[in-house]
Amino acid sequence: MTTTPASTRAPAAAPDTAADPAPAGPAAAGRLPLADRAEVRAWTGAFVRTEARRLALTFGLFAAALVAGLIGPRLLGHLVESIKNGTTAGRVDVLALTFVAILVAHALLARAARTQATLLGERVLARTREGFVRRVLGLPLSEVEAVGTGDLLSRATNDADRLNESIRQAVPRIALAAVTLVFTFAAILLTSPLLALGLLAGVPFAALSTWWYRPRATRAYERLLAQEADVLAVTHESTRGAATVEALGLGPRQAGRHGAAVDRVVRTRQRTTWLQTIWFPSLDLATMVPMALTLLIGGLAYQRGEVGLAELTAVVLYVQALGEPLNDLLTWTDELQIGNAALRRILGVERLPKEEPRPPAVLDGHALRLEGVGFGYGPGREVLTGIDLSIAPGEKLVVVGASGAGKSTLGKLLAGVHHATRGTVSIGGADVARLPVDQLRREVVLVTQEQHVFSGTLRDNLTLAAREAGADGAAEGAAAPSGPADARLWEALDTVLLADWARSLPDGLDGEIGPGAAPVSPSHAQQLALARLLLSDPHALVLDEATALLDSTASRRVERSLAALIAGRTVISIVHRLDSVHDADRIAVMEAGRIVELGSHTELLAAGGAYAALWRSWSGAGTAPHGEGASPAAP
Ligand SMILES: Nc1ncnc2c1ncn2[C@@H]1O[C@H](COP(=O)(O)OP(=O)(O)OP(=O)(O)O)[C@@H](O)[C@H]1O
Repeated sequence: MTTTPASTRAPAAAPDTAADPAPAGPAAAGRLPLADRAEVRAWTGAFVRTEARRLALTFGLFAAALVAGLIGPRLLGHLVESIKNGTTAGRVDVLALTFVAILVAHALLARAARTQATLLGERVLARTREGFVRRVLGLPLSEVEAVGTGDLLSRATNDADRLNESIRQAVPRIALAAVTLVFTFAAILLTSPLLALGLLAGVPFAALSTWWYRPRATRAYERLLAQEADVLAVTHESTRGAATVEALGLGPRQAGRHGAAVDRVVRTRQRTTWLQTIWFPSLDLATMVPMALTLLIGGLAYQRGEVGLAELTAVVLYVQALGEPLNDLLTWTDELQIGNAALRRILGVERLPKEEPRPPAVLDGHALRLEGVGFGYGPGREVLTGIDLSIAPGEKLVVVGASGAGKSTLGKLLAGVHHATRGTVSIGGADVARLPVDQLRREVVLVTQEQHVFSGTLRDNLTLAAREAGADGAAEGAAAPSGPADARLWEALDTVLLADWARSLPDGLDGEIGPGAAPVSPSHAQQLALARLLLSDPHALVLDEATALLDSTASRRVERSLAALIAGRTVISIVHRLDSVHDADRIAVMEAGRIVELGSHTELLAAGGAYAALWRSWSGAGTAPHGEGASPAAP
């Protein structure tokens, strides 16, 4: 009797065990937490309080529609009995017209109720989505890095859609079905208490099978959503890192991981379908048997003269009318379970630590300083140990070392992306961990190989960071299409050698770029990022192999753009190629999480240590000791 909603339909399947092992997909290691039942209840309570008036209106309309719907059978019963007992054509006309009027009223009220329910659902969904995105944007960057984007993306898209479906469809349908059932049962009770008794026979069966089904289905749906997040994570990882996947020949490996993740989803789908193949038929039995019983009792009672034809007709129609709401109630309750699992995932981000508002600090200059710094990505293993380093304003420092030595981690600590687990990293005497993000970004910015082009105009892409950093000239530029601010934007584009490209866009600064609009090559994306930096004007830059993924022509173009950007700023360059390191003021050599040598090119060569060996190997071979890529050490 049940029609399963699209999202729960799946091929019939053999039973799977409830103890399906936790998915070992890419997101499994750093998965976001789930909200518990109390948090879901609190969210629901807040929703009911905030939307009390709309909820009351919606349920009021549903109730009015139902009452109108229930009057119909009563009228029809009267009509049948009147005709049987003999009545005037005039009375039949009046009854028939009233019947039609009631049907129309019922249809209009039901439509209004559904519209209200949909509006309510959309409002809640919009608020939940906004809250989610705001919360995620407010997460410390290290948290986002730790969990990976797959799980986050899946919660913001897949799970939000599931919740949307639940609120928009399941909640009103369940409410409508529940109210219909209560009213219909009350109508049967009022019409004939004897006939109503038969219906109660189904309650124990329904309660028992639901008691068996619910916890199993809840677990399975939670597992399903987490496994779907794993599929998304592998897909996202493969598309974002397409260049690396291709360069390292990781295609078959990624395809294998994707296949394994999809297999886990299919297995869990089979499990949920198997659970449904037990629950639905047992509920069918629990509803059909009492209905048949009621009709049997009705027939016998009519024969014995205990109920009249009007009551019997009305009860037959009422019992028939129970079928659809019962069907809806069961089917959409199952859908609601998925919505509940999705809500637990969406609300789970609330459990992550919040970025507390920090008051701006008064800085004493712009020197960067690391004192006794240690850092580990997880407990038990430090990847940086005992780092003491002072970088004077305007200094050009190059960081070199073998792969895995900790260079990028050091860069992230300097830029305040991660915070030291031991010791302190400070700028102008203020701990970077305590600086508000906008102040921190005016001091130091990390530039990596990956640069994002936002969907929007070239102007938006340029002024974003400037606005965030409070650079008023650029912010004005965002509002006004021309004027001095535009001159600043063009100047920045010119400095990073992008002005010709920008002029080639049909609408110049107002041209749409990014996905779906004018394509932006990786080197242009990198130059655009540099222009953004020029406009936001930080005191220090940490360049982590900013040109490593570009081909040699693009790399040279970006390096020329970089040269203009780094003039007059403190620059920490993390490099693999040593071709321009000798221009740096100092070079830091890292090994196994420590700075083992620090000094100028000449000093370190004279010392004859690790750097001298690296340099000999570099200048002898004329190629990078490992990997490709370069970042200029000095202008
Ligand atoms: N997000 C992370 N989670 C856990 N460990 C990490 C993470 N990032 C880096 N590591 C580990 O920290 C250590 C230092 O890595 P880091 O990337 O800082 O080295 P690196 O010198 O920059 O290497 P490369 O030159 O290859 O980029 C390595 O052992 C690495 O595996």
